[in-house]
Amino acid sequence: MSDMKQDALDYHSDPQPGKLSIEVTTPAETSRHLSLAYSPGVAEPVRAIAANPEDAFKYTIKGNLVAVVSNGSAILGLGNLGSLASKPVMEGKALLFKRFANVDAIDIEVDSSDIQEIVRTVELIAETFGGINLEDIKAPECFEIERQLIEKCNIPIFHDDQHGTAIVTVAGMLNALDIQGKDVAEAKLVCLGAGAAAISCARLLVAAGMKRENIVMLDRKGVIFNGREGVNQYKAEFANDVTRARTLEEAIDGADVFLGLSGPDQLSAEMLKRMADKPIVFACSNPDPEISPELALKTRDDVIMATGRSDYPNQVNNVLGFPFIFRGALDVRATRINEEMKLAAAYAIRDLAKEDVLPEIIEAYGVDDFTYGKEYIIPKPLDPRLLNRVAGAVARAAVETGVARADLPVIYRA
Ligand SMILES: NC(=O)C1=CN([C@@H]2O[C@H](COP(=O)(O)OP(=O)(O)OC[C@H]3O[C@@H](n4cnc5c(N)ncnc54)[C@H](OP(=O)(O)O)[C@@H]3O)[C@@H](O)[C@H]2O)C=CC1
Ligand SMILES: CC(=O)C(=O)O
Ligand SMILES: [Mg+2]
Repeated sequence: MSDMKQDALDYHSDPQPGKLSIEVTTPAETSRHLSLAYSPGVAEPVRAIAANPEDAFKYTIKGNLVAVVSNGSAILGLGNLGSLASKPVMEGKALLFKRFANVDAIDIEVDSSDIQEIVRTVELIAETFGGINLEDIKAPECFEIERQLIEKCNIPIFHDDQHGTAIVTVAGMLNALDIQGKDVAEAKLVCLGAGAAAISCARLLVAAGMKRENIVMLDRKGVIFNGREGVNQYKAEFANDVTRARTLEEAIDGADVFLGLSGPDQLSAEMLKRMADKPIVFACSNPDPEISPELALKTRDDVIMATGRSDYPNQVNNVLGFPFIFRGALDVRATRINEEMKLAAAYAIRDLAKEDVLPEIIEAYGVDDFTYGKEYIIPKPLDPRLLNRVAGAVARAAVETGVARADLPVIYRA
């Protein structure tokens, strides 16, 4: 087994199985403490919450607690491997929530592929949490699950593979276009994949200025156009009837941008050679991208190359989004995460990449420098400024759009 494979298994089994534990935050050492924490004292917050449900934010962990919910139907780019197999990823998301934004998160694996069963399960437990992060639930079911839950729940319901990915992709894409000297309104994009991540990324790119007719989207059957077999209502949103291309080989000709949200090794060197001058390749499939950075950079020296991985430059991954987005939403007790909050997050991430990088980040990555440019289009997840910038932008947008139930915390006031 390679070092990485064995190291990854060791990491998940030592010093104890998994990556999470639960800690007690109040003293529980004396009889007095126990009387307060449990019977009889616990009756007081119970009565308060029964009289005023908002008090759950004051007397319980609810306001800082997120459920990471999956059925394992689209685990990274590994496919439908079932709910139990998704647990390491969901624990990982919880780790990232805590590490980057001090959000307490717990994974919940739901062993079902039935939309109504999943909706009902989440609906019934939603009040426990301040927010629900849906994760690795495949398209098209994910769209209906999220839609119904948003309608039924009064806390943020956020499918990370859709919106977290879209927010971070827009941030990185705007910078990559800027660096390559391309206009978002003119750029021609080929998107491989037409699932949760791809459709949401395309939607937010359009909201950020890309022209819908400049997007060619493909699934396993090729280019999506009206009248083609197997085009569901979500794919139909990006049906392109202008292009005559039917395959990736044809669609990639002259494209400015390749966005991969599909599976490993789909973009060949030959295809990359046929893209426009100064192309942009976001090969975001995890863990194995649509083209390796080694091959892409060997093939073209004018390419901006990004992946979803931590071990290459330009990590376009929703880790840069969801911890901070939920932090901002929780801090104002938002009832939902709306389009304004998503774009505010994307622009905050985009803008931070243009600032000088902190010396501790340069040191943490063992490099001489990071400067806004082809190898640094987006901030590093370890950048401590992301927390205030992104959470603040989200919280302010929530207040401005009327979905906040609490005042803007002082730390986020400009
Ligand atoms: N970097 C990041 O932050 C993120 C990356 N991703 C990555 O995006 C990918 C998709 O995830 P997600 O959207 O959640 O999954 P979904 O299951 O919702 O969608 C998968 C999509 O990819 C398409 N697809 C798969 N293989 C191919 C192929 N060989 N050629 C063309 N299309 C293909 C499927 O086509 P069809 O519809 O025909 O089945 C489907 O449209 C994964 O690799 C995942 O790791 C996802 C979220 C975040
Ligand atoms: C990063 C992520 O959420 C995914 O690949 O599914
Ligand atoms: Mg995911």
